[in-house]
Amino acid sequence: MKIVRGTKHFSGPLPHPVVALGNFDGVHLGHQLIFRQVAEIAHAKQGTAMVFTFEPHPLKILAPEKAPPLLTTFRQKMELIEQCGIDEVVCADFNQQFADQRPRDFAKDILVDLIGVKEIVVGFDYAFGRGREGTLSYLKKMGEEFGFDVHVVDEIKINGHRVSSSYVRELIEDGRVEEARQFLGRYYSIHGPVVHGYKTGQRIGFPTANLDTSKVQTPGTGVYAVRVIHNQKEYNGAANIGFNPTFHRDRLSAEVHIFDFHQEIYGIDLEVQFIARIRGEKEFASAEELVAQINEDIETVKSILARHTF
Ligand SMILES: Cc1cc2nc3c(=O)[nH]c(=O)nc-3n(C[C@H](O)[C@H](O)[C@H](O)COP(=O)(O)O)c2cc1C
Ligand SMILES: Nc1ncnc2c1ncn2[C@@H]1O[C@H](COP(=O)(O)OP(=O)(O)O)[C@@H](O)[C@H]1O
Repeated sequence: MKIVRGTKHFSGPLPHPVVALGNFDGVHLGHQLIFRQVAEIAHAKQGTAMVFTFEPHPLKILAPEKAPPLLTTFRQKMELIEQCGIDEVVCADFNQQFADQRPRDFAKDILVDLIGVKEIVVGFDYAFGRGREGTLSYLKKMGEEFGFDVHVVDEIKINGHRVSSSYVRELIEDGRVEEARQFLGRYYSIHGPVVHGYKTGQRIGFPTANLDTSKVQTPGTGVYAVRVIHNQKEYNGAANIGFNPTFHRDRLSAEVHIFDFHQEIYGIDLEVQFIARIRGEKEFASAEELVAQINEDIETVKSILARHTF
């Protein structure tokens, strides 16, 4: 899949461009449905399956205090989009000027003149441009004017809930990772390089690889059964998300003790997939009591993962 960052680097014309529009944080089942539809329509016509997206998340620019922690890093988003059969992603720089564009100018300048779009696929609640003025009916009207078709993908519901990035975010914040998996069509995971912690792990007999939590949505505090992917190999592990109250720390950490693993991996990328939450984080009266609990957690995690089919 080709990734073009910045509209000025786009080079066309491409055969029969079919384009999905949106931010697509989390690449949940609703997004996946849109991408699969784009690929199906485009490839039936020897066209190009495309996604037009932007970075950073619009709220980072428009209302930074309201910007949510993201469910996917840019790289992860690109990998997930590629898995749905998309050929090319154009990622615009989202800045104030981009946000101020009138919907008509965006459609004419970027979609029509630059990309030469022939068909657009959007979710049922899509709106774009300044103040979300670019509603679906407006997009369809422009389609008639500029000669492109608009396809609308219906909302999908799981367990009575609309599939949306914000609902998945809520589930993750609550630690409901098994439900989140149903909405994502995959395990929720966080990625990042292993950073230094307080070095207590080795001392108490359970070294834990700490991940940087500043850029991602971490699951709610607690202890989790996880799968860890390191260097294309998969391991089981027990993760703790929290503030380590036993040691009176005030910084959120996401850390994982990887089973049957004995390597120094500072600075190296890990993916941690959350399979199930087993308990909340607690304050223990001593390190010995915490160690006894961690031993129990590891047994619990092992029995959960042994029964789990991956
Ligand atoms: C499976 C597991 C469960 C944990 N549960 C708790 C807990 O309930 N309360 C707590 O204060 N710390 C808990 N911890 C975190 C330890 O306090 C932490 O691993 C230790 O402080 C090492 O931190 P460091 O990597 O910064 O050295 C847990 C760690 C693991 C691996
Ligand atoms: N089984 C393991 N699980 C996690 N990390 C391990 C393991 N074995 C060795 N390590 C290494 O030990 C480091 C964690 O040790 P720890 O004392 O908890 O230090 P820190 O406080 O820096 O996280 C990890 O970052 C990794 O490099």
